Amino acid sequence: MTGQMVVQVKSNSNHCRKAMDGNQQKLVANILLLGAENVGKSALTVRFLTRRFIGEYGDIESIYSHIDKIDGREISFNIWDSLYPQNCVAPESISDKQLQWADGVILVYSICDRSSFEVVRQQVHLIRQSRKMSANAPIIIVGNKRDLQHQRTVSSEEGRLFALSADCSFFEISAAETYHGVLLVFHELLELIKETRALKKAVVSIRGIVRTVSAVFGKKRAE
Ligand SMILES: Nc1nc2c(ncn2[C@@H]2O[C@H](COP(=O)(O)OP(=O)(O)OP(=O)(O)O)[C@@H](O)[C@H]2O)c(=O)[nH]1
Repeated sequence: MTGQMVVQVKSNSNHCRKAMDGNQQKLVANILLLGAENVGKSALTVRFLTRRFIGEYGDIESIYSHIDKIDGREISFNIWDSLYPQNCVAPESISDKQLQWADGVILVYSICDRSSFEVVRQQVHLIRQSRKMSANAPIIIVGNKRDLQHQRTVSSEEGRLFALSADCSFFEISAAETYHGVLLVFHELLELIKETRALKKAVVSIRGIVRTVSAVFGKKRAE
């Protein structure tokens, strides 16, 4: 990566700093944003954190922390806004560190840049193949810059069909035009992360039950 890496505490909603009700633990969600250069990864991140679209974002790779409260539960979002590396052999490659860190991924392309859609295709493939991230880790594919319809080179249909075939969720949005679409993307990913964790927990407890039952019956058979 060419850029500098900065860890920032960007945004904390004060009202969310209230004491938790004891029953509900704070949920931490590590979200990784990937995609080619200039597709709007930083625009999406900044929109989510500040509700604003500021136009220019610079070339800094950052991890932002943001605390929110959703349905009465405190959520700590950590958002890794990655930088698409320049002058490197395989710029679409994803580091093991990024994959190990992330609970879920948002893959962004621009609807008016076909090559950025190809990068997303490659990155989905790389993530699904990697052993650093579980096979069913949630991925959301986002077609950004929906406001630039007259420059569109990737149809909604194509984006949607690819996402479906890769078992990913799909959104088309404009970070420039609305906050709502961006919010939906992050909230959907949070829901998927929660579902994946619940599933993992269920599998672990089923394995525990199977182990206990096998131990009991194995013992009985031996007697
Ligand atoms: N029209 C339009 N422009 C957008 C939108 N989102 C981002 N942009 C613009 O696209 C350019 C790139 O946005 P960034 O958010 O910096 O893109 P990035 O993917 O983070 O780019 P890198 O830092 O190079 O990886 C900027 O000029 C933004 O203003 C959008 O929804 N619509």
